[in-house]
Formats: sequence, structure tokens, C-alpha cells
Amino acid sequence: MKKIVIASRESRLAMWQAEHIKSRLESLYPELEVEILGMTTRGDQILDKTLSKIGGKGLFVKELEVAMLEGRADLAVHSMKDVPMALPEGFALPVICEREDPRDAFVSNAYANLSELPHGAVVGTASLRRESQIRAQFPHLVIKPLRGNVQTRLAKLDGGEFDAIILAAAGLKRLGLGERIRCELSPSESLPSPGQGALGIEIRAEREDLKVLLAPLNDADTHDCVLAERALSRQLGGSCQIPLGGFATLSDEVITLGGFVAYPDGSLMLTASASAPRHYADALGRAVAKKLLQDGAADVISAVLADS
Ligand SMILES: NCc1[nH]cc(CCC(=O)O)c1CC(=O)O
Repeated sequence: MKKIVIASRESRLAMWQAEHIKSRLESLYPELEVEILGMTTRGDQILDKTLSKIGGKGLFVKELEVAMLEGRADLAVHSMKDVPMALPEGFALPVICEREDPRDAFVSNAYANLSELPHGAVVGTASLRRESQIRAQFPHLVIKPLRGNVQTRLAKLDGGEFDAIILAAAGLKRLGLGERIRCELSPSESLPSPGQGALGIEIRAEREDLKVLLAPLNDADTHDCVLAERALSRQLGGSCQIPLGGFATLSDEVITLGGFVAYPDGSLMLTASASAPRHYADALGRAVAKKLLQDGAADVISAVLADS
């Protein structure tokens, strides 16, 4: 292979991610020419509704997949948390790169952390996962929807619409905006989204040539943890229309996975966790989902979906 084309959304974060993979490929293969094809997706165009109401994660990846099908691009780089749990037929995710900070970040100009926020303070997030966890722990705060790319969200905070906002630490750090983080939320305060902080590379499943070329970019530890997180999410219906979190860590070849589902208002929160040897990552994800289902997750999920 002489040349590779990376399809990317045009937001600054997506472009940073594509550039990152481009430079990693260029240093692995000095002879290889790598080009980035920028494109706008439906998810980028629709900013006035919450993501869950307009069709979810797939909106950010569809156009990139069409470019691969039409031969205009070889691969797409995704934030793993934006990738639907079931890929369309004919696509594969052979590579998951080493994870950046997986935590959520508290960003505010006036307050240092969530517990400093006074009664009635307005926190911006469009994520039902973040909303449910904040409302469960801080029922005196007001959650208002916040969409748009990272810079847009920061501009809305700076414009005074919110007292604080919650963003993924990884996105801020990648964009060189790490100094905006007032504090990072621990997984017990805000359990991350499945795949948060990890980049994945999507290709057409038949591209064996690319699988070989890309293999060195895979990080086995992140890969197995994200596999467990995504198996959990998939088993529970895998959409961003429900408040759901899943986060796995690896230690001594054993993966520990925690997960939750909740009502958006935080009034009911089901949590479960389990550990297994890393080889059983996928089964571990399904086992934690099963525990949640035994505790009534199916009822929570159908109530939330009926309400939305
Ligand atoms: N949903 C948008 C999105 N997708 C990935 C990231 C951040 C980086 C990551 O998690 O890999 C963000 C921004 C955010 O949630 O604040």
C-alpha cells in the first residue's frame, strides 16, 4: 500500500484524532502517504435537539462508512464512545488504541467541583448518563441540555448560560484545553461511558491488508477493557437514549467491570460489577448486564424509552 485515506468528521476533536492516527502511521511507515478526507455528518448538523432524540450515535459515523464503501476512504477514526454497539454488516473495528483519561471532567469558571455548586446552580450536559448520576448525588442542582462540539460547549459556559458543564476529560486534553478542567470526576462519582477516552479504527471487514498494516496501533489492554464495556452496553440495548455507564479496568490480567442503568432523574440507580480473566472480556460484559437485568434493568430501560 502506498497511500491511505482517513475519513474524518470536521470538528476540531475529530480532526485531532485523525491527525493523531495519521502521524502514528507515518512514523511506523515512512514511505506511506496518509491523507485526511474531512466530511460533515448529520450528527454535526443537528444541534438543537439532544442526541438521543435524533437517532443516536449512528449519526456521527454513517457518512464515514459510505465514504469507505464507495472507496473514497480506507478507514475512519472514532471516539469509541460514539460508535454504535452493533456495526453495520461488512464493517470491522480491528484496532482500539491506548486509552486517554477515561473520566468525566467538571468545568466551571466560578466553582471548583460539583459539591461547591449552590442550590439551583445550572449544570450543562446532554448526556443522560451524566445527568442521572449528578441528579442522584446532587438533587439541588438544575441540569440543562448542552450540545455542540467541545469549543461550542465551552463558549456557552463562558457566555454565562451555565454555572458548570461536564465534558469528557479526554476531549479537552486532546485539544490542549486540559487547563479548563477544574476537577476530574472519579468513576464512583461519574461512571464513564463504554469506550470513553479510547480511539477506535473502523474499516471494511474484507480489508485484510489494512488489518495487518494497522495492527501495531492496537493496545491490547484498552482493547479488552473496551470489549467488556461494549458487551455490557450491547446486552442492554446499547443506545444513548438510556442513562447507562460501563467502565472496566485491568490489573494482573483480570478485568473488573462496573456498570449502571438509571432513571434520568437519578431516583433509581441499578449498579453491578464483576471480575474475570481478560480472555473472558466479552462474557464479563454480558454477565454484568445479566446482573443488572436480574435487578430490574429491563423495566428501567423500557420506562425511560417510553418517556422519551
Ligand atoms: N459525545 C461527543 C464526544 N465524543 C467523544 C468525546 C470525548 C473524547 C472521548 O471520550 O474519547 C466527546 C466529547 C464529550 O463527551 O465531552
